[in-house]
Amino acid sequence: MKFRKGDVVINKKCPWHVVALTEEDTYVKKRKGFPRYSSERDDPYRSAPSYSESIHTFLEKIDKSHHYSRYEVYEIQVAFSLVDSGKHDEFEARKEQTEPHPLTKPSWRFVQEKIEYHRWEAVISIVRQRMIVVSVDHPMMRYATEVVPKLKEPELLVLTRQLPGYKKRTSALAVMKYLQDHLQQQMYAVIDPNVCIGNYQHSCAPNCVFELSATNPENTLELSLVALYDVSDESEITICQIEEHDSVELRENALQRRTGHSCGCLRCRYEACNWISHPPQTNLREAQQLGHFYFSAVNLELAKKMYEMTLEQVPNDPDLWHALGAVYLAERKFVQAQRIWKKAAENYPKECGNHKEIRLQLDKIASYEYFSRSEVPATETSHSWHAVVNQAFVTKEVISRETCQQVIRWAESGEWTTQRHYAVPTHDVPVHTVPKLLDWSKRLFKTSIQPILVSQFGLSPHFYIHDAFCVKYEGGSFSNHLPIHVDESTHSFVLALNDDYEGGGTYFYDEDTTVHLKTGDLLSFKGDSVYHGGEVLTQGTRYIIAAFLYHDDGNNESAKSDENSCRKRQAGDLQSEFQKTKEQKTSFCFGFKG
Ligand SMILES: O=C(O)CCC(=O)C(=O)O
Ligand SMILES: [Fe+2]
Repeated sequence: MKFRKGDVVINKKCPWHVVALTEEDTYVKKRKGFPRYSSERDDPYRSAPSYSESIHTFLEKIDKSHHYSRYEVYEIQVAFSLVDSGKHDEFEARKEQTEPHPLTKPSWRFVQEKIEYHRWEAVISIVRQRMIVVSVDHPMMRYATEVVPKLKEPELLVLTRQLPGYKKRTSALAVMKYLQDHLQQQMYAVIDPNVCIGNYQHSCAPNCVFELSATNPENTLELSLVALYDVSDESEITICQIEEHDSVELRENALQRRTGHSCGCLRCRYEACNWISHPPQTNLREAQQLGHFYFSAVNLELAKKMYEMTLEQVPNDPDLWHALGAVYLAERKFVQAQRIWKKAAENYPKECGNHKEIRLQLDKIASYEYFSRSEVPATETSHSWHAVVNQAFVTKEVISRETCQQVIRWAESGEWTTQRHYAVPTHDVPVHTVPKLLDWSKRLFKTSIQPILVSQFGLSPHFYIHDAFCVKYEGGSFSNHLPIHVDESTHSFVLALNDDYEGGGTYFYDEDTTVHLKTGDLLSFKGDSVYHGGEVLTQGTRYIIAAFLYHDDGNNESAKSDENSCRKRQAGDLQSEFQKTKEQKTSFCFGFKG
């Protein structure tokens, strides 16, 4: 294997100072399909005129224009020629001497602005072809017009300035927020990595991606090439040189303009005619990768198609079986996902039965006794509950204080792990690994929690526990909070096992509200459509049971009603879980694991 998923293939430090990007931001942008430019007009890869062409056109334009007086045109031309021939002193002197003409009254300020604006346009068009640009409105134009023409071998340029009120958050998100708040202007970032790092083959479903960061002590820009998937010895490194979210036609045009060539990648071939014959053996990896690409772009139908097609050729590939099940789970088809994993293990016990992720799913199925239970689920509850925020409910005193104490003791006897989240190592014990905890949880779920959920969400009693943990937050330690995220579940619950601590609670992002539970209280909410997090614990220890459920009665009613909001979030929301970064890189895991 040439590279493993998540490996940094190349890392390059660029000498340019000041960057308004953090690793998290760029990662989020990449994952969430952040539009790096908003329209064709801003397309960095359109063919831009050369600098002198732009200036020439501009001068011609103003010459013919009725918007400028002769005097202004003359001054602009002089100013350009002085600046262009490097006669900055003369330019400055002329600026000082020139008085507004008594008839036309143009001021130098006006002329200067015109020059800067149009120079900027010209400059940016070159820069766009060669560099990264983060532009923040007018103040940067001056900087760019001064700096860019002096660059001998421009590699990379990032422009920004300290934003008032955002001093502590000089991140791309902060810049964008600033622009939204104050300037109502779109920020764009343009990257031409080929110029920066070398030439890589293009693919519209690439196996590597560029990431930007400026988190080193010097605050200089770092550009890394990161493997999105395992790259085998025979495979080429590929990157996407155009906007990968565009349609096949737009991508083709963009690539033609950029390189003069057509794209022959499997994705383009597939999307051009909506069909490819079964991939020959040599293309299997490409097809598999295309499946992963569609999956991460939340195009679940195409992901499924690609995996199924590839499985016909290599029916014993455990990663493919696991991925196929994961697509069903992403569609909230819990039962079908489990069926896929079970079938894989039954048909290919040697390959799939021992696959780590499939094994884990099978262990949970066995522990929670799914698909073998015949009893009729309870639907009536005597508990009363109230809504705390949109789609979240609190039910008081679902279990007694004594039971909570017992549950903590059982959990403490289990094996605590920090594996659940990669970037934020919470401390937790998987419920299904501690027999007494499991038995108690199953009973409580069947008799109390399921009926509560049925009445709160107005759904049939087909809830399945996908994952459940006893979680321990400790004040002052690394595991004192959980950043904002959505869960891998349709519904989640938090059961409070104690309340003798300070801080803590479940934070709901949309309402900016923290819900504090008393010992034995239950909080339930829509897991994958409500942004939430664990508030920072300032003192003591907080124990909860956190469980991640799927509602699946075969009709996928809950899935249908929420599908759009859920997908939209997955595809385009910038505020999403930044801690996913490492998780996504290191395992084949498609959601925030609870
Ligand atoms: O700490 C909390 O209340 C929230 C826990 C949570 O969201 C999770 O474990 O996924
Ligand atoms: Fe959560």
